Amino acid sequence: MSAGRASFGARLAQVVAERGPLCVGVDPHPSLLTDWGLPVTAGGLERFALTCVEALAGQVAVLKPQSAFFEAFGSAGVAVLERVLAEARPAGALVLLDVKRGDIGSTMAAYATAYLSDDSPLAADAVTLSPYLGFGALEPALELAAGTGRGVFVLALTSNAEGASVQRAVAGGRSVAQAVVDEAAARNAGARPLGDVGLVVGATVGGVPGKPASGSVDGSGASLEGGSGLDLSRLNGPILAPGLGAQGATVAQLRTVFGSALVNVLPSSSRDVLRRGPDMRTLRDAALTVRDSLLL
Ligand SMILES: O=c1ccn([C@@H]2O[C@H](COP(=O)(O)O)[C@@H](O)[C@H]2O)c(=O)[nH]1
Repeated sequence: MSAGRASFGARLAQVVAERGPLCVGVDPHPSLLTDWGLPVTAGGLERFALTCVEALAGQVAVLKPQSAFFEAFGSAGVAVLERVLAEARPAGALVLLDVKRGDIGSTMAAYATAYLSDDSPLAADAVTLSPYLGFGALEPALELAAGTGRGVFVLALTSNAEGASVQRAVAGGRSVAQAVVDEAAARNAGARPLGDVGLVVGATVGGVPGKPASGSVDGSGASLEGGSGLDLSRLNGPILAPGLGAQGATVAQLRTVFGSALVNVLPSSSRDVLRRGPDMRTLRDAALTVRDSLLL
């Protein structure tokens, strides 16, 4: 463990107890920059992202910058991402960098250094990882995260309908997604109050794979009926649940999808909150309204 930093599971449990479980995504879509009256340039990106940090990082439990929208501006965009990471930290939100990395172990070690080591300018409190080169290939990241009080969120059952053809495929009597759940659960066994190995399970994943979601505004086609079909009872770790709002999932559906695992779920929304900017108070109020609806 890094000097003075508690485990990610402990830090997350504390901030969720103080602020509720909402995660807000910082996804600077070019169309949102335009809607906010900003140029689609690195300067516009910076104004957008730092407004989000100022409005939200003192309020919500987790901020989730989506790396792709920063990378799209090249090195200038990555520099903005570094500022987001640095400026969100003192405001109290944990920062989950949505970057979905996964590679052979030797390369994974370099990704781990980039996002999970104390000295890196891109270090976040947690990152999203893809297990599709094998869960074991993620070992360097799992090890460094545990050693520095950071966390990971491994893709299990993603919010998009296309994910089901791979993730719900059955091998050895269980789905691929369930195998990811079981690997994460094994890593978290015995951790208190919560393990550091989280999962990504879309808020949209209930019911029959591929059935279109009636409320989806972006055509993601995710299905919203029924439970996730996963046994999450032994996970002992956090679950990031993207898909709230723009992808059609509602707060009411979270209980159906996650059942008793809901207690460890971080519902996540990006566009549905961000479209309320650029006014900082309106943006903050939008996030707080969603946050409060989760606590009812
Ligand atoms: O299964 C997944 C994993 C990640 N995401 C990411 O979350 C946000 C969702 O944005 P909205 O605007 O709320 O739809 C985005 O960054 C995705 O890349 C996901 O949607 N589903």
